[in-house]
Amino acid sequence: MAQTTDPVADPLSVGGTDVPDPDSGIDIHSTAGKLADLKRRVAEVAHAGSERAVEKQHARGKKTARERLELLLDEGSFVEMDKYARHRSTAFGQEANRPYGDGVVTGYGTVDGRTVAVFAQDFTVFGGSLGEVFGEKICKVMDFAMKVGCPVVGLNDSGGARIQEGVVSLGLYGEIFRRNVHASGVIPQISLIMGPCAGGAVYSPAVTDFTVMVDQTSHMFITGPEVIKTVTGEDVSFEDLGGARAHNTKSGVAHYMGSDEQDAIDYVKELLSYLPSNNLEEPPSFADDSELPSLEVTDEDRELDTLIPDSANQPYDMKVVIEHVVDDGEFLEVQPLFAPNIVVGYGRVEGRSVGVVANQPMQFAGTLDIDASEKAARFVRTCDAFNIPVLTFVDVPGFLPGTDQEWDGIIRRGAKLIYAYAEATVPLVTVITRKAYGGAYDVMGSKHLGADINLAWPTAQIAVMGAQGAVNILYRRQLAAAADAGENVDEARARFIAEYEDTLANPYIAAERGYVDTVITPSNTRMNVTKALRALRTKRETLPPKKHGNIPL
Ligand SMILES: CC(=O)SCCNC(=O)CCNC(=O)[C@H](O)C(C)(C)COP(=O)(O)OP(=O)(O)OC[C@H]1O[C@@H](n2cnc3c(N)ncnc32)[C@H](O)[C@@H]1OP(=O)(O)O
Repeated sequence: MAQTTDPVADPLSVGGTDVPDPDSGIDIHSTAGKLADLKRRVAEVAHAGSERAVEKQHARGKKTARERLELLLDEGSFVEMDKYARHRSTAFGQEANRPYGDGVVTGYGTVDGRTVAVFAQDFTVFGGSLGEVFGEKICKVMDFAMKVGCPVVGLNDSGGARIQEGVVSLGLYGEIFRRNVHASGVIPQISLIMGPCAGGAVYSPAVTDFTVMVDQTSHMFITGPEVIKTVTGEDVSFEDLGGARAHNTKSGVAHYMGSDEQDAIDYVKELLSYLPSNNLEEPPSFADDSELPSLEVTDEDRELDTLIPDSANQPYDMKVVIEHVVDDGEFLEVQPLFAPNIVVGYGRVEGRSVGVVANQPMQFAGTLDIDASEKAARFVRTCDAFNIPVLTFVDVPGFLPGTDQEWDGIIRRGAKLIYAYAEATVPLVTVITRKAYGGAYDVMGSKHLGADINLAWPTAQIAVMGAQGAVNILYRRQLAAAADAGENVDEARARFIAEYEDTLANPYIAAERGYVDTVITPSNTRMNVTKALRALRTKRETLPPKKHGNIPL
């Protein structure tokens, strides 16, 4: 029988050799030899990156592509595709270095038993740079995911377009972008950024549904610090420019900042648990009929009855409301660090996924600005694409005033949220807890935009504006006259405010017209939301046929 040697013994032996070393004792003309040769190649695949590159990767607190896939996928579930693929480039002496896999590990496996397609860029091979074969492998696994209808998770860690392969690399990026766009709304696409992701490479993650970055070790930018320094004179570090914190707090490009790679991967796994495998499926249901949530009002529910402060200007934490409604108070927030004046994320009601959108009175009094509108609009559209009902909690005093907002386009960018709600055909349930003023009332999942069940708490104030502003406009002349007559203006204003609040700042005028279906005590919220979502499970609604809408961008 032919003897085998350890092909991995030499750490510098990268390059996917075609024939076994004559000293290996492998005779490929025999069956045993062919099997041994395969084993040799398998080992070469697993160690495509040099030991030095792997050490460098670890020294930076980064894992290798394969180590990351081990963390992501169920144990033993990974099936690799194209592990023997190698580049065909001969430029710059590349023919001498043709490692198996070409710097990206692709295939499929399972997460919590459900199929997921994956690609993991391997920084230890050509700096994870994308050449022709590398790109072809990603395209192939994306096509596979589209055929079987499973999510794609891309682990990005790359020096970008492989410089030696020139325009061919750029062509492959384009092929990936096109697939990202075609897959959008069909299968969930999630990007993990676990190293550099620069230049055109950023646009694949940008099109995907969720981008998760790792604190300190991941970077995204179109042009790097050096180019910026040359062109604009600005001095900025990699981290400040395109680190996880920058994209989670400032740009809104990222949806979560993992404290480390494990945390980032755990977030992605949790995210997947709320999403269906594709747009023709329902999200996984964890409904356990023996343990359906109690529809009796509990002591915990009753805590909501004292949540709203007497003063309309005093904030409270809307997350408390969310946690009182979703199963076990479990809420997976999306983009928690960006535009915190609106809260979005996933929870479950009776074991079934629900997307939550909620104004947050603790931040900018819960006003809607450009960032909040776009954050919520994208989230609502993601839910709608993937058959996830949207549960909206409203406490919004209006849009944020300011020249910045106006000139940055709050008109067209705020309109996205209207668009998202109005085109959504998934079940829409809205609860107004306090303020629902002006245009923002319409925007936040109102009946008029197509919400199915609209509930209001008795503390709701559904009106064109708050009492203070309204009185200043409506009673301007009376207040001026009172001042001229030397009367106490504050007293007069207080009287007018009380009158306005008693007449208009309540939920009953809206309820009279059916704009809200009913007014409930806060402690009944979980029960009412649960019943609404039960009834809406069979909701059927279609929009007029069209090529596609023209959402303001
Ligand atoms: C469409 C687009 O993607 S445009 C963007 C094109 N890409 C770029 O401009 C980035 C070029 N690369 C870089 O600037 C750096 O490699 C960084 C910042 C990404 C990483 O830097 P470091 O962590 O110091 O890694 P380092 O530069 O040593 O790269 C590791 C290896 O990958 C190689 N590599 C990195 N990027 C590329 C690339 N784009 N093409 C080919 N090889 C690359 C390096 O030559 C190096 O090879 P070696 O180990 O044989 O010396």
